[in-house]
Amino acid sequence: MLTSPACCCALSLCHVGEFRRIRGLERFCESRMQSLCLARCIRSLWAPAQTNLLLKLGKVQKYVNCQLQHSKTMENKPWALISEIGALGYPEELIDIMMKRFHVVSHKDFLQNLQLYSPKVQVLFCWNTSPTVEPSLLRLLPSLKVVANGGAGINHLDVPYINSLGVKVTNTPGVVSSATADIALGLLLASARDIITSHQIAVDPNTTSLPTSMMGVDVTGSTMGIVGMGDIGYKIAQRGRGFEMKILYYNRRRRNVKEEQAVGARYCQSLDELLKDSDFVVLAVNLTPETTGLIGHRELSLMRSTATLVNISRGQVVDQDALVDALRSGTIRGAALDVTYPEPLPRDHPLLSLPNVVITTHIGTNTMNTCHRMVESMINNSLAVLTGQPIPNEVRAQ
Ligand SMILES: O=C(O)C(=O)CO
Repeated sequence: MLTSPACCCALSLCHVGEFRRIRGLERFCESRMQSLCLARCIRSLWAPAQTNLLLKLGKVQKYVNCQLQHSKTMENKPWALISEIGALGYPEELIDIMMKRFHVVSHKDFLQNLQLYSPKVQVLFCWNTSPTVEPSLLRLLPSLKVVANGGAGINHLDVPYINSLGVKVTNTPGVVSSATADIALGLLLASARDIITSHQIAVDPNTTSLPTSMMGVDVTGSTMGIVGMGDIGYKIAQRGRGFEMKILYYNRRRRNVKEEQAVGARYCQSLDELLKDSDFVVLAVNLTPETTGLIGHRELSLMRSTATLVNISRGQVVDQDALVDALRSGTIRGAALDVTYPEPLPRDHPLLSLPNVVITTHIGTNTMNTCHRMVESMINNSLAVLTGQPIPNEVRAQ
């Protein structure tokens, strides 16, 4: 909570107008998230051009009173730990949504104040980019009730182990499907039409004439084989329809006839059949022991030499060494990957320098709107666990 030294500091910082130093308030706040919120509020109050200091002080005081008042109601909020989400961090706007419903503590603050936070945290927010959900962290969370993952894939979580601690696991499948399906089509188009190479030539200062020899392959009217026909796979099929593509799919469970007809999809009895008949093979499966290494030397050799492999599921679904061989030898035309193993790839990995590969940085869910919905879903799942309500998206150990 905000303490009175923090209030005094806020007032004096406004007085001298050194807003940048507002971050010094961090040490007065229980968590960095709270100080960010305070800093933003003061930034909105502080207009250097207007120097009616008394008015500003009055506003700050009012804000502080309001915070203190608010802090009383905040006492009932549960505590949530936000795991590390990679070097790029998470937009403040999304953290703010969490802060409305939880006391939020960052992983770093948590580790620095273990005695304070350990007994309090009931919720752990994580993403597939979080490497920190390990037994060593879970052991520090005796009150933990739920690990709420952002995203559909939960292969980075040891669900049986987490469940064995009496802790639920949730994910956010529905809200991520459209954005992830969009990226599949984006990658497919980028590879088919050499969009990235063309961009590089366009911006290269040495370019003096436009290339005429660069030929892509047709998307319209081609055949797309979708491996994994869950929510995301189905949305990929819908998008393929827009490009007048023939849709094949292979899945553990066949979709009903109505669903198939709605996207004009034909079920393949075997993966081999799909691989042989597709111009674009799109991987949209969950990573499980059965799908690990699903696409290896043999499978790649079944694909057409004009075909492109698109992967938006998980890097481990593809044997990357086999993929490198297939791309080098011309066994397949190209690959477009939003996921690799590991992420990012080591800088000297051959996939990074092959001309027939397009790679993005696992951006399937990265739109502000999708991430908003993802965070809201994480919150709803967590609150359902804490209040004993039906849990919208619980993941159970298989
Ligand atoms: O939802 C997920 O788990 C994703 O990785 C989307 O890219």
